[in-house]
Amino acid sequence: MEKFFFYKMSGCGNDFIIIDNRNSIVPENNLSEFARKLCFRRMSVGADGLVLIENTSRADFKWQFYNSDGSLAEMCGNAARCAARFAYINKIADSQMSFETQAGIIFAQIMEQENVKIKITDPKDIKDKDIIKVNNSPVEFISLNTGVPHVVIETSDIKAVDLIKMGKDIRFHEKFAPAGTNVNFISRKSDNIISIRTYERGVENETLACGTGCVASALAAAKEYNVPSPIQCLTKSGNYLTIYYSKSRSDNQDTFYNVFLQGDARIIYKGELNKDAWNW
Ligand SMILES: N[C@@H](CCC[C@H](N)C(=O)O)C(=O)O
Repeated sequence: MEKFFFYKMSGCGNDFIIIDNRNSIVPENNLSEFARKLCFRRMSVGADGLVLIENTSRADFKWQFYNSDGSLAEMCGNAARCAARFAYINKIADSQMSFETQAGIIFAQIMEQENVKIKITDPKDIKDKDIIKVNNSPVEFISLNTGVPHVVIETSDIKAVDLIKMGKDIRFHEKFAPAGTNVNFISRKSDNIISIRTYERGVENETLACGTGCVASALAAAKEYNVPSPIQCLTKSGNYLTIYYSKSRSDNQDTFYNVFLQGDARIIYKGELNKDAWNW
């Protein structure tokens, strides 16, 4: 099959190509290279990631999520909302659905207009504040996994951060090898609003939003300052994501559960892919 349809979607400015591959219409075996070529801006469609929808007996559908560098990632919060809306519009699932990711089963609910609310897998590897040396300066951070690994660093002036340099230095820091990590800088704007900027693993750049990064940052604020649920994250795109959570504490350990991420899942366009889009 030389031509097939795809959707270009955006979750809070994090943009994705979504293909219904349940009938294996993608005519390539090297899906990592296929993803990298399709996501390459100006040479092809261009996106932060590619979602391939597949069949499974464990949920309404399964997905493979590829970052724009072609790496597979266990989860992607913004793409998860987009995949849920794609599945609903294309009658792959009802307005309440579940789908299988490498991080586990995600539950999703289509809300009013283009809003989608997802229940993410329980956060794990939640560590207390730690310090690493970056360019001989101490950087204090909290690390946790919200489907993919994240570090959260608080700063007084988020606009002043050299995000690409600091992001790269921390993303590849030996402390987080070999998987690496996503890097989030946050500033508290009010009691329950945080501003966030993210250097994203696998995009290897700052993105306009990172859903799992907003969840990680909100839970870090909840852990450090007891910020009550729900927490609003103001992303680089200027749009907000809302995080809902429940928290319990035992043996000096915080446990988060019933963690939800809500935000937009916009359809930019439905397109038809020619082989030139990836065969270059
Ligand atoms: N932007 C995503 C995160 C996607 C995965 C990340 N790039 C990684 O490889 O860890 C989100 O919205 O969560």
